[in-house]
Amino acid sequence: MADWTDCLNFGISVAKRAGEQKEVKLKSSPADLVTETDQRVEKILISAISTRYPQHRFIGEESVAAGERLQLTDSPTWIIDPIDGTVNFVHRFPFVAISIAFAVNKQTEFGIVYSCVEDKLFHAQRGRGAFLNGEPLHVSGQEDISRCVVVTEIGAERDDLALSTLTSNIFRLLKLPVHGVRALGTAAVDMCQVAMGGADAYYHIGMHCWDIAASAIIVREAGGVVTDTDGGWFDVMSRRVIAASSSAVANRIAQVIRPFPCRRDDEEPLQSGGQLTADRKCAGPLMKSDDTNKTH
Ligand SMILES: O=P(O)(O)O[C@H]1[C@H](O)[C@@H](O)[C@H](O)[C@@H](O)[C@@H]1O
Ligand SMILES: [Mg+2]
Ligand SMILES: [Mg+2]
Repeated sequence: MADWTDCLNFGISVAKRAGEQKEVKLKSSPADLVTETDQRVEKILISAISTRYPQHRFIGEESVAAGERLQLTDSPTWIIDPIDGTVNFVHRFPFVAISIAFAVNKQTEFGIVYSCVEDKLFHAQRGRGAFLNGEPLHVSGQEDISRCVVVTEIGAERDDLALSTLTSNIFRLLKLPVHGVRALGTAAVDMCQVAMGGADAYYHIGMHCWDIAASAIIVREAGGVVTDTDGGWFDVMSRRVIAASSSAVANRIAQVIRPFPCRRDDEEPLQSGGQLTADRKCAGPLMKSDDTNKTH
């Protein structure tokens, strides 16, 4: 088995360096400001990593937003979210992370999530455990859904189907009941909460590979379970994820939540007026036929 520890250590050092980027250029609107910062951090990361590993490939949120093709091949690939929690960043809500995963042959070898404001560095390497600031991490191991804190995200979708599915899924979980439902505004940190036992599960439909790839391996290496939202095999490109403290909790959440249509990350972007757009919104094929059988 190849040893990617050198890449992991380099990834950790660039994530910490990029997280020190404090200077914020004032622009005309919060959206401009944050876009500039996101792009700057992604450039810092990709330029440092590609100088050291010129053969490696990248999937970066901002590069994809700028029109770059999103394609996960067998080549060593860094999957980067330069700022996970952009809305938090704008509003100074204190959960903002840099998320970096590294995949070879489409398998994640390691993940790094640097929660910058908290100064918490989560990392995990396949088969070698998960760590927070160097200390081993473990999920809670909780198996009883009625004793769980469950994390999800509100996400960016605002169409009626997405919103009604999202709210009814929260309703269903609260009625089970669970102890609580939380949303921190960054999927990467949400999932790291599961890895460290602060929460017992996370689920969402609609996040992108750069939001969840790093934290998925961190949860698994902390002893947790990562599945599709139907309880099946997790595919990092599918935008559907449950991360849980145990199979029992993952399966229970899969039974309860209803899915809604979501374009895969590796699907060709929509055509708009004859031009490719970077639009990867949740819209498209109808729900699966068994959706109506989900528990209320
Ligand atoms: O901040 P970004 O990287 O755009 O990712 C966030 C996503 O856009 C939001 O919709 C979610 O609610 C956050 O949890 C993501 O992490
Ligand atoms: Mg993100
Ligand atoms: Mg981002």
